[in-house]
Formats: sequence, structure tokens, C-alpha cells
Amino acid sequence: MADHNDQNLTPSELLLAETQSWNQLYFFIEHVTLKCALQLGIPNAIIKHGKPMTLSKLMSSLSISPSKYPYFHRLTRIIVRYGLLILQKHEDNNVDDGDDGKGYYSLAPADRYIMKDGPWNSMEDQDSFFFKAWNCLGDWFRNEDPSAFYTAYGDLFWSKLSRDTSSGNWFHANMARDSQSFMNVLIGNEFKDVFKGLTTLVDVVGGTGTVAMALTKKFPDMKCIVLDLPPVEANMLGSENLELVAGDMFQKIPAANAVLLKSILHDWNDEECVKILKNCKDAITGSGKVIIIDMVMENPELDDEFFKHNSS
Ligand SMILES: C[S@@+](CC[C@H](N)C(=O)[O-])C[C@H]1O[C@@H](n2cnc3c(N)ncnc32)[C@H](O)[C@@H]1O
Repeated sequence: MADHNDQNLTPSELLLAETQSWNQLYFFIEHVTLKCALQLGIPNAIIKHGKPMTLSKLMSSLSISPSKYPYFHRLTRIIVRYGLLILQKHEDNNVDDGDDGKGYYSLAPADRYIMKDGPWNSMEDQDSFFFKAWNCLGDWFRNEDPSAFYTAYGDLFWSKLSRDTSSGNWFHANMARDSQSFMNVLIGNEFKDVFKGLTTLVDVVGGTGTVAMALTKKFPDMKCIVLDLPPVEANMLGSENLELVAGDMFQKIPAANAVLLKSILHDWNDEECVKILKNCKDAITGSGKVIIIDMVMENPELDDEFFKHNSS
């Protein structure tokens, strides 16, 4: 072990430094164990079972090699530790802890959300696609490329998705799944007044139209317009109260009573967000509104910054 005394660290600083460096070194474990759980089909096995499952039942329901059974509890322990699986186990010997005495496993809400066949099920594709770009961050700081994604792929993100059908397909399919689960909340009772009285709404930029389709179904008197890039719009079908417009939101946004931006602004820098919001303002007819649904920002300073810029 290296002699740390010459770094003038106190024992508690040294312990903290050791802990932080180990944590940083192995930060990826949460991600890869979750990926492993999806690969093995753990969430689906528990859902199929219909109630919390013992470790031995869970193991035998999966296609894992019996030679690896002794290691399986280590995997579930890590997943429980990260809060994606819930283990109900009692200290009291008189309480039923299953045939193997090791308790019962059930799914946490987040695990349900990302389970196979649920939203973001193609985690493996995303893994390599996005990691390749993030791995170029160091190079990007030293070159003139517009983004680390460009350094990795020699193309801008949306342009790459338009030209590479396989990554474009899984990205839009995942966004559609995300929108689908989200719409169940948005058009539920809690937020129903948000859309009350609107006659036209433009979804800027609405991807595969999942949000607009759910809205037109729930509010048949409201007309929805979906704006997105031409290759995305080309794969969609309009209907009587659903119009598709292929275009660029930085150029022009179709006129409507209200404008919806779901999962858009987080992709752009401040100047670009201001440009998008100005185009939204120009598009609104009458005393309409802009509805913004995006990632939750946890940093209050960032929040202030965001609203300061976008109120102009
Ligand atoms: C993160 S997705 C969100 C899609 C949709 N709002 C949703 O939540 O599912 C961003 C969308 O922006 C579109 N897009 C990117 N740049 C655009 C531009 N300049 N004009 C119009 N659409 C654009 C992409 O094609 C993609 O569908």
C-alpha cells in the first residue's frame, strides 16, 4: 500500500479518500447488475409468478447454469442494496421466510418500469450507443467537435438517428413507451384541467405521436398537430383530428391554441431553448398556453437559471 503520510492527509481524510476512490472505481456496478437482472429475466419471472418469490424458486425459474446457483444470492443482494428488488426477510424464526428460509423477493416500482417489454427495455442497445459517446468526453474537450456524440460517431445526434434506422427505431420506440406510461398520469384526474377548453394543440416535437394520439382520444374535440423532423413524420399516420407536420422547430412551429413540449428542452442549450420558446410564443393563437414536461432538475440554482433565461 502506498505511503499516504507524505500527502499530509489526516486519518479521517485518508479513510474518506479511500472510500471515495473505491466508490468511483466501481460506480458502474449498479448499472451492470441491473443489466444482468434484465438479461436473466428476473423482473418478468417475479411478475409471472404473481407474488413475491423465494430465492430458490426465482433461481430455478431462470435459465441460469446450476453451477452458478451459489453466486446468485450475491447478485440479488446487490440489486436489493440499490433498491430495485425488495427482500422481505424476518429475523424472527417463527415467521415464514419461504422454503429456503431466505425470504421473499418482489419488484420495486423502478424495476417494474424498466423490466423487459416495459419502457427502456432495450437497455443493452442504449448502453453501447450512449457509452460510446460518453467515452469520448475527454477527447471532445481537446478537439473542436460540437459534441462528444459527434466525436464518437462523426455525426450529430438527431442526424445519426435519422440516417441509422436501427438506432432511430429503438430510440423512438422507447420514447413512445415513455410517453405511453406518462400519458396515463397526465390525462388522469390529477391533471385533467391542463387541457380543458383547448381547441388546438401542437406537440413540439412529438416523435411518434403517442402523446397526441392519447390526447385526441381523451379529448375528441381538440385537434392535435404533431411537429417533428421529416424522417420521423414519414412513419406516422394522421387522422381526422391528428395532423402531422414535417419541419424544423427552430424555423417555424405551426399555429395552435396551446403548445406542448415533452422531453425536449433538456436536449438543448440555453440559447437554443430561448429560440424554441420564442417560436412557441409566436405559434400560440389567442390566450393559449405552453405546457412543458421535462426532466426534474434537482439543483435549485440550475432551476433559477433555467427560468431566468426562459422567461424572456
Ligand atoms: C427526446 S425526443 C422527444 C419526442 C417526444 N416529445 C416524446 O416525448 O416522446 C426529441 C424529438 O425531437 C426531434 N427533433 C430534434 N431536432 C428537431 C428539430 N430541429 N425540429 C423538429 N424536431 C426535432 C427528434 O426527431 C425527436 O423525435
